[in-house]
Amino acid sequence: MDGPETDFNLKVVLVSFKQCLTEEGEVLLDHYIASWKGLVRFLNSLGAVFSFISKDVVSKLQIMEHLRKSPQYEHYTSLQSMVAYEVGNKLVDIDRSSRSRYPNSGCRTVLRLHRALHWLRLFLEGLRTSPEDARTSTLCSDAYNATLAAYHSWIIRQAVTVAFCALPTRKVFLEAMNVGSSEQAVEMLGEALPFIEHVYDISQKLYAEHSLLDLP
Ligand SMILES: CCCCCCCC/C=C\CCCCCCCC(=O)N[C@@H](COP(=O)(O)O)[C@H](O)/C=C/CCCCCCCCCCCCC
Repeated sequence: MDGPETDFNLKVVLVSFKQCLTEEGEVLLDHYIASWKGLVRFLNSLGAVFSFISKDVVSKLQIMEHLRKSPQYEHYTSLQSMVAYEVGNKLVDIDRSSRSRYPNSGCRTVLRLHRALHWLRLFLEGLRTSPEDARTSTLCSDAYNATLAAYHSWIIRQAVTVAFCALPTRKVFLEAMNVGSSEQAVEMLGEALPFIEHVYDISQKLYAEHSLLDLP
């Protein structure tokens, strides 16, 4: 894990989720995208074995950036305005039976990231609360099985399982966050996790209210 990719502080990335939220509880998409970009940097620092995962995230972030630069960009300011615009104008493929007309809708794309945020939330909580000798591969796969696995094909689940074996130990992982000792990293996770949880909970409620949690 050498090189310029480690030259940043994960606290900045995790706390950046705080900036996604306005006082009114809107989730700002520019900040949401920026937070994910920070996570991708960290993922890339873990090694090439994770590149198939980061490529998928990057492609989803590119879809969102494209929407933010499109003539309709104003509708993509927040998660709430995006849902209102796309649902209101029938720009989302709601079920598998309908022909796939909007494979790159913002609602569908953010849903994939939102599910991944659920994985991240559980993984970080596991990392924070586990004993020193806990295996990161187990923490990671427990979080994965409780969240993303249900949405992935057999082949992806196998590839992910192999990648988890390449994760560093819990101590190395915590130190790779560049926030000091592993104890300080655990403390930082306790401070930063509520921001991620807040963004996740608001997004989950919004998607549930519009029956968008199962978009194909
Ligand atoms: C202190 C610890 C900090 C940890 C920070 C880790 C950085 C996390 C960065 C990214 C997390 C993974 C995001 C995964 C997004 C997956 C989105 C998805 O579900 N895509 C699938 C469906 O998309 P569509 O086909 O419907 O468009 C796609 O099929 C998946 C492709 C690639 C595999 C995704 C595997 C996800 C594994 C999650 C665990 C990541 C382990 C990272 C290790 C730290």
